Amino acid sequence: MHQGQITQADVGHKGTQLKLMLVLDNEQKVVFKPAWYSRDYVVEGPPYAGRDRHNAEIAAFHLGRILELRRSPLVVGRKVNLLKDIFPVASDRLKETFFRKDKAPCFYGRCHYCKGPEDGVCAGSDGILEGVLVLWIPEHYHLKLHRHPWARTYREGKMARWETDDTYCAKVRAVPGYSQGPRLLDIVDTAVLDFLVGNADRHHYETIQEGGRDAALIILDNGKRIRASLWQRLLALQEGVLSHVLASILDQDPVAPVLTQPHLTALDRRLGKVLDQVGTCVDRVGIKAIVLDGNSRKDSGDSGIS
Ligand SMILES: Nc1ncnc2c1ncn2[C@@H]1O[C@H](COP(=O)(O)OP(=O)(O)OP(=O)(O)O)[C@@H](O)[C@H]1O
Ligand SMILES: [Mn+2]
Repeated sequence: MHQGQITQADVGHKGTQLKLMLVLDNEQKVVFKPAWYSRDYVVEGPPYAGRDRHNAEIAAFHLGRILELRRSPLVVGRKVNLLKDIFPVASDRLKETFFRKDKAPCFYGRCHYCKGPEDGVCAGSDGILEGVLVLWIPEHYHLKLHRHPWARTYREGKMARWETDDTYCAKVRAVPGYSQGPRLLDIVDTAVLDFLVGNADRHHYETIQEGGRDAALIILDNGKRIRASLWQRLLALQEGVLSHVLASILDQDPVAPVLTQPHLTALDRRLGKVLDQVGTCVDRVGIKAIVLDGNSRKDSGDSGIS
Protein backbone atom coordinates (compact mmCIF):
# COMPACT_ATOMS: atom_id res chain seq x y z
CA MET A 1 0.00 0.00 0.00
CA HIS A 2 0.93 3.59 -0.51
CA GLN A 3 3.38 4.85 2.15
CA GLY A 4 3.00 8.53 1.35
CA GLN A 5 1.93 11.47 3.43
CA ILE A 6 -1.15 11.55 5.59
CA THR A 7 -3.50 14.35 4.54
CA GLN A 8 -6.41 13.83 6.98
CA ALA A 9 -6.81 12.13 10.35
CA ASP A 10 -10.02 11.56 12.27
CA VAL A 11 -11.29 9.38 15.09
CA GLY A 12 -12.41 5.88 14.13
CA HIS A 13 -16.18 5.57 13.96
CA LYS A 14 -16.80 1.84 14.05
CA GLY A 15 -15.93 -1.05 16.31
CA THR A 16 -14.84 -1.19 19.92
CA GLN A 17 -11.09 -0.73 19.65
CA LEU A 18 -9.22 2.53 19.39
CA LYS A 19 -8.36 3.37 15.80
CA LEU A 20 -7.92 6.30 13.45
CA MET A 21 -9.36 7.00 10.03
CA LEU A 22 -6.67 8.41 7.77
CA VAL A 23 -6.58 9.69 4.23
CA LEU A 24 -3.30 9.36 2.34
CA ASP A 25 -2.08 11.82 -0.25
CA ASN A 26 -3.28 9.62 -3.11
CA GLU A 27 -6.83 9.77 -1.66
CA GLN A 28 -6.60 6.26 -0.23
CA LYS A 29 -8.69 5.94 2.88
CA VAL A 30 -7.20 3.67 5.53
CA VAL A 31 -7.76 2.59 9.11
CA PHE A 32 -4.82 2.97 11.47
CA LYS A 33 -4.68 0.47 14.33
CA PRO A 34 -1.98 1.23 16.91
CA ALA A 35 0.42 -1.24 18.49
CA TRP A 36 -0.37 -2.09 22.12
CA TYR A 37 2.02 -4.91 22.82
CA SER A 38 5.61 -5.80 22.13
CA ARG A 39 6.12 -8.72 19.76
CA ASP A 40 6.82 -11.23 22.51
CA TYR A 41 4.16 -10.08 25.00
CA VAL A 42 1.81 -12.90 25.96
CA VAL A 43 -1.83 -11.94 26.59
CA GLU A 44 -3.20 -13.94 29.53
CA GLY A 45 -6.84 -14.85 30.11
CA PRO A 46 -9.59 -16.25 27.87
CA PRO A 47 -8.73 -16.77 24.18
CA TYR A 48 -10.33 -13.46 23.20
CA ALA A 49 -8.71 -11.44 26.02
CA GLY A 50 -6.69 -8.30 25.41
CA ARG A 51 -6.58 -5.83 22.62
CA ASP A 52 -6.11 -6.60 18.96
CA ARG A 53 -2.49 -7.04 17.93
CA HIS A 54 -1.37 -4.91 15.05
CA ASN A 55 1.30 -7.35 13.91
CA ALA A 56 -1.31 -10.11 13.77
CA GLU A 57 -3.24 -8.04 11.23
CA ILE A 58 -0.18 -7.98 9.00
CA ALA A 59 0.53 -11.67 9.41
CA ALA A 60 -3.11 -12.65 8.84
CA PHE A 61 -3.32 -10.60 5.68
CA HIS A 62 -0.29 -12.33 4.16
CA LEU A 63 -1.38 -15.72 5.45
CA GLY A 64 -4.69 -15.19 3.65
CA ARG A 65 -2.75 -14.57 0.46
CA ILE A 66 -0.62 -17.68 0.95
CA LEU A 67 -3.78 -19.73 1.48
CA GLU A 68 -5.19 -18.09 -1.65
CA LEU A 69 -8.25 -16.81 0.17
CA ARG A 70 -7.65 -13.16 -0.80
CA ARG A 71 -10.59 -11.89 1.15
CA SER A 72 -9.02 -9.28 3.45
CA PRO A 73 -8.24 -5.71 2.54
CA LEU A 74 -4.56 -4.80 2.20
CA VAL A 75 -2.60 -4.36 5.42
CA VAL A 76 0.85 -2.87 5.91
CA GLY A 77 2.83 -1.88 8.99
CA ARG A 78 3.49 1.81 9.45
CA LYS A 79 5.27 4.04 11.93
CA VAL A 80 3.67 7.46 12.28
CA ASN A 81 4.98 10.56 14.00
CA LEU A 82 2.03 11.66 16.12
CA LEU A 83 3.07 15.32 16.20
CA LYS A 84 4.36 15.68 12.65
CA ASP A 85 2.21 13.26 10.63
CA ILE A 86 -1.09 13.18 12.53
CA PHE A 87 -1.71 16.24 14.70
CA PRO A 88 -1.38 18.90 11.96
CA VAL A 89 -3.98 17.13 9.79
CA ALA A 90 -6.24 15.95 12.62
CA SER A 91 -9.93 16.85 12.85
CA ASP A 92 -10.93 18.95 15.84
CA ARG A 93 -12.57 16.04 17.61
CA LEU A 94 -9.36 14.04 17.29
CA LYS A 95 -7.14 16.96 18.34
CA GLU A 96 -9.20 17.37 21.50
CA THR A 97 -8.13 13.93 22.65
CA PHE A 98 -4.38 14.55 22.39
CA PHE A 99 -2.46 14.73 25.66
CA ARG A 100 1.03 14.11 26.99
CA LYS A 101 2.29 11.46 29.33
CA ASP A 102 5.90 11.60 30.55
CA LYS A 103 6.57 14.01 27.67
CA ALA A 104 5.38 11.53 25.02
CA PRO A 105 2.44 12.54 22.80
CA CYS A 106 -0.70 10.43 23.25
CA PHE A 107 -4.34 10.43 22.14
CA TYR A 108 -7.47 8.55 23.14
CA GLY A 109 -9.64 9.21 20.09
CA ARG A 110 -13.13 7.84 20.22
CA CYS A 111 -14.20 4.26 20.66
CA HIS A 112 -16.35 2.08 22.86
CA TYR A 113 -14.06 2.32 25.88
CA CYS A 114 -12.04 5.46 25.01
CA LYS A 115 -13.39 7.81 27.64
CA GLY A 116 -10.23 9.70 28.52
CA PRO A 117 -6.45 9.75 28.81
CA GLU A 118 -6.40 6.54 30.86
CA ASP A 119 -7.60 4.69 27.72
CA GLY A 120 -5.19 6.40 25.38
CA VAL A 121 -2.24 5.18 23.39
CA CYS A 122 1.16 6.90 23.52
CA ALA A 123 4.01 7.30 21.10
CA GLY A 124 7.58 6.77 22.21
CA SER A 125 9.56 9.76 23.47
CA ASP A 126 10.59 10.34 19.83
CA GLY A 127 6.90 10.85 18.93
CA ILE A 128 6.79 7.68 16.84
CA LEU A 129 3.84 5.31 17.17
CA GLU A 130 3.89 1.99 15.40
CA GLY A 131 0.73 0.48 13.98
CA VAL A 132 -0.87 -0.86 10.84
CA LEU A 133 -2.76 0.63 7.94
CA VAL A 134 -5.74 -1.34 6.71
CA LEU A 135 -7.14 -0.26 3.37
CA TRP A 136 -10.72 0.95 3.79
CA ILE A 137 -13.24 -1.01 1.74
CA PRO A 138 -15.14 1.69 -0.15
CA GLU A 139 -18.69 2.37 0.94
CA HIS A 140 -20.17 1.23 -2.36
CA TYR A 141 -19.36 -2.38 -1.41
CA HIS A 142 -22.13 -2.12 1.19
CA LEU A 143 -20.76 -4.44 3.85
CA LYS A 144 -23.45 -6.49 5.47
CA LEU A 145 -23.01 -7.59 9.06
CA HIS A 146 -24.07 -11.11 10.05
CA ARG A 147 -24.19 -12.70 13.44
CA HIS A 148 -21.73 -15.57 13.40
CA PRO A 149 -23.51 -18.92 13.82
CA TRP A 150 -20.57 -20.24 15.86
CA ALA A 151 -19.95 -17.14 17.97
CA ARG A 152 -18.96 -17.44 21.62
CA THR A 153 -21.27 -16.19 24.35
CA TYR A 154 -18.39 -14.21 25.91
CA ARG A 155 -19.84 -15.10 29.30
CA GLU A 156 -18.10 -17.49 31.59
CA GLY A 157 -20.26 -20.49 32.39
CA LYS A 158 -22.73 -19.72 29.60
CA MET A 159 -22.53 -22.08 26.66
CA ALA A 160 -23.55 -21.26 23.11
CA ARG A 161 -25.97 -23.50 21.24
CA TRP A 162 -23.24 -24.94 19.08
CA GLU A 163 -21.48 -26.11 22.24
CA THR A 164 -24.42 -28.07 23.58
CA ASP A 165 -26.45 -29.16 20.55
CA ASP A 166 -24.91 -31.94 18.43
CA THR A 167 -27.36 -31.27 15.64
CA TYR A 168 -26.58 -27.54 15.50
CA CYS A 169 -24.53 -27.82 12.31
CA ALA A 170 -27.40 -29.52 10.49
CA LYS A 171 -29.70 -26.77 11.70
CA VAL A 172 -27.42 -24.05 10.36
CA ARG A 173 -27.19 -25.89 7.07
CA ALA A 174 -30.97 -25.74 6.75
CA VAL A 175 -31.02 -21.96 7.07
CA PRO A 176 -31.38 -20.01 3.82
CA GLY A 177 -28.01 -18.39 3.14
CA TYR A 178 -26.17 -21.45 4.43
CA SER A 179 -28.13 -24.21 2.69
CA GLN A 180 -26.61 -23.35 -0.67
CA GLY A 181 -23.93 -21.17 -2.12
CA PRO A 182 -20.41 -20.60 -0.87
CA ARG A 183 -21.14 -19.13 2.57
CA LEU A 184 -20.60 -22.15 4.75
CA LEU A 185 -17.38 -23.10 2.99
CA ASP A 186 -16.28 -19.47 3.27
CA ILE A 187 -16.74 -19.81 7.00
CA VAL A 188 -14.63 -22.96 6.97
CA ASP A 189 -11.90 -21.19 4.95
CA THR A 190 -11.70 -18.44 7.48
CA ALA A 191 -12.07 -20.81 10.41
CA VAL A 192 -8.81 -22.35 9.29
CA LEU A 193 -7.22 -18.93 8.99
CA ASP A 194 -8.49 -17.89 12.41
CA PHE A 195 -7.26 -21.09 13.99
CA LEU A 196 -3.81 -20.60 12.47
CA VAL A 197 -3.51 -17.02 13.73
CA GLY A 198 -5.21 -17.69 17.07
CA ASN A 199 -8.15 -15.36 16.48
CA ALA A 200 -10.89 -16.47 18.85
CA ASP A 201 -12.97 -13.34 18.61
CA ARG A 202 -15.13 -13.73 15.53
CA HIS A 203 -18.55 -12.76 16.88
CA HIS A 204 -19.85 -11.34 13.64
CA TYR A 205 -18.77 -11.52 10.07
CA GLU A 206 -19.38 -9.38 7.09
CA THR A 207 -20.18 -10.09 3.49
CA ILE A 208 -19.89 -8.04 0.38
CA GLN A 209 -23.01 -8.78 -1.64
CA GLU A 210 -22.69 -12.52 -2.29
CA GLY A 211 -19.24 -13.03 -0.80
CA GLY A 212 -18.15 -13.81 2.73
CA ARG A 213 -15.12 -12.30 4.41
CA ASP A 214 -14.69 -13.44 8.01
CA ALA A 215 -15.40 -16.41 10.25
CA ALA A 216 -14.52 -18.23 13.47
CA LEU A 217 -11.96 -20.93 14.23
CA ILE A 218 -14.57 -22.90 16.08
CA ILE A 219 -16.10 -24.10 12.83
CA LEU A 220 -13.20 -26.41 12.46
CA ASP A 221 -14.76 -28.79 14.94
CA ASN A 222 -18.24 -28.57 13.47
CA GLY A 223 -18.04 -27.77 9.80
CA LYS A 224 -16.28 -31.02 8.82
CA ARG A 225 -15.99 -29.98 5.23
CA ILE A 226 -13.39 -28.02 3.44
CA ARG A 227 -12.97 -26.61 -0.01
CA ALA A 228 -10.67 -28.70 -2.20
CA SER A 229 -8.58 -25.68 -3.17
CA LEU A 230 -7.82 -24.85 0.47
CA TRP A 231 -7.10 -28.49 1.32
CA GLN A 232 -4.56 -28.72 -1.53
CA ARG A 233 -2.99 -25.50 -0.38
CA LEU A 234 -2.68 -26.65 3.22
CA LEU A 235 -1.07 -29.92 2.13
CA ALA A 236 1.50 -27.99 0.13
CA LEU A 237 2.41 -25.90 3.15
CA GLN A 238 3.29 -28.77 5.50
CA GLU A 239 6.61 -29.42 7.19
CA GLY A 240 7.68 -25.87 7.79
CA VAL A 241 6.88 -24.50 4.33
CA LEU A 242 4.15 -22.25 5.75
CA SER A 243 6.33 -20.48 8.32
CA HIS A 244 9.18 -20.21 5.84
CA VAL A 245 7.07 -18.59 3.12
CA LEU A 246 5.28 -16.28 5.54
CA ALA A 247 8.51 -15.22 7.28
CA SER A 248 10.11 -14.24 4.00
CA ILE A 249 7.08 -12.15 3.00
CA LEU A 250 6.86 -10.47 6.41
CA ASP A 251 10.54 -9.51 6.20
CA GLN A 252 9.47 -6.96 3.58
CA ASP A 253 7.07 -5.10 5.87
CA PRO A 254 8.13 -1.66 7.15
CA VAL A 255 7.71 -2.78 10.77
CA ALA A 256 9.58 -6.10 10.36
CA PRO A 257 10.18 -8.34 12.22
CA VAL A 258 6.42 -8.84 12.38
CA LEU A 259 6.42 -12.21 14.14
CA THR A 260 8.74 -13.95 16.59
CA GLN A 261 10.09 -17.45 16.02
CA PRO A 262 7.60 -18.93 18.54
CA HIS A 263 4.75 -17.38 16.52
CA LEU A 264 6.06 -18.97 13.33
CA THR A 265 6.57 -22.32 15.03
CA ALA A 266 3.01 -22.14 16.37
CA LEU A 267 1.68 -21.60 12.83
CA ASP A 268 3.31 -24.81 11.59
CA ARG A 269 2.07 -26.68 14.65
CA ARG A 270 -1.51 -25.44 14.16
CA LEU A 271 -1.38 -26.28 10.47
CA GLY A 272 -0.51 -29.83 11.54
CA LYS A 273 -3.59 -29.85 13.77
CA VAL A 274 -5.86 -28.67 10.96
CA LEU A 275 -4.48 -31.36 8.65
CA ASP A 276 -4.89 -34.01 11.37
CA GLN A 277 -8.45 -32.95 12.09
CA VAL A 278 -9.54 -32.95 8.47
CA GLY A 279 -7.51 -36.12 7.87
CA THR A 280 -9.39 -37.89 10.65
CA CYS A 281 -12.70 -36.95 9.03
CA VAL A 282 -11.44 -38.14 5.64
CA ASP A 283 -10.40 -41.49 7.13
CA ARG A 284 -13.76 -41.90 8.73
CA VAL A 285 -16.14 -40.99 5.93
CA GLY A 286 -14.03 -40.72 2.80
CA ILE A 287 -12.51 -37.82 0.92
CA LYS A 288 -15.57 -37.18 -1.23
CA ALA A 289 -17.70 -36.30 1.77
CA ILE A 290 -15.14 -33.96 3.26
CA VAL A 291 -13.18 -32.25 0.50
CA LEU A 292 -15.62 -30.47 -1.76
CA ASP A 293 -14.88 -29.40 -5.29
CA GLY A 294 -18.07 -27.48 -5.90
CA ASN A 295 -19.16 -24.24 -4.38
CA SER A 296 -15.89 -22.62 -5.23
CA ARG A 297 -15.77 -18.87 -4.81
CA LYS A 298 -15.13 -18.50 -8.52
CA ASP A 299 -18.39 -20.25 -9.42
CA SER A 300 -20.37 -17.91 -7.29
CA GLY A 301 -18.89 -14.54 -8.03
CA ASP A 302 -15.84 -13.42 -6.11
CA SER A 303 -15.95 -10.17 -4.23
CA GLY A 304 -12.82 -9.01 -6.02
CA ILE A 305 -11.32 -7.67 -2.80
CA SER A 306 -7.71 -8.64 -2.32
N1 LIG B 1 -10.91 -1.87 6.19
C1 LIG B 1 -12.20 -1.67 6.42
N2 LIG B 1 -13.01 -1.27 5.43
C2 LIG B 1 -14.34 -1.06 5.65
N3 LIG B 1 -14.93 -1.21 6.83
C3 LIG B 1 -14.16 -1.59 7.85
C4 LIG B 1 -12.77 -1.85 7.71
N4 LIG B 1 -12.26 -2.21 8.91
C5 LIG B 1 -13.30 -2.18 9.76
N5 LIG B 1 -14.44 -1.80 9.14
C6 LIG B 1 -15.77 -1.65 9.75
O1 LIG B 1 -15.60 -1.37 11.12
C7 LIG B 1 -16.12 -2.44 11.92
C8 LIG B 1 -15.21 -2.73 13.10
O2 LIG B 1 -13.94 -3.11 12.62
P1 LIG B 1 -12.95 -4.03 13.47
O3 LIG B 1 -13.60 -5.35 13.78
O4 LIG B 1 -11.67 -4.04 12.76
O5 LIG B 1 -12.82 -3.17 14.79
P2 LIG B 1 -12.98 -3.57 16.30
O6 LIG B 1 -12.73 -2.35 17.06
O7 LIG B 1 -12.14 -4.76 16.58
O8 LIG B 1 -14.51 -3.93 16.38
P3 LIG B 1 -15.25 -5.15 17.08
O9 LIG B 1 -15.07 -4.97 18.53
O10 LIG B 1 -16.68 -4.98 16.61
O11 LIG B 1 -14.60 -6.39 16.57
C9 LIG B 1 -16.25 -3.61 10.95
O12 LIG B 1 -17.28 -4.48 11.35
C10 LIG B 1 -16.54 -2.91 9.63
O13 LIG B 1 -17.91 -2.57 9.53
MN1 LIG C 1 -12.47 -6.76 16.69
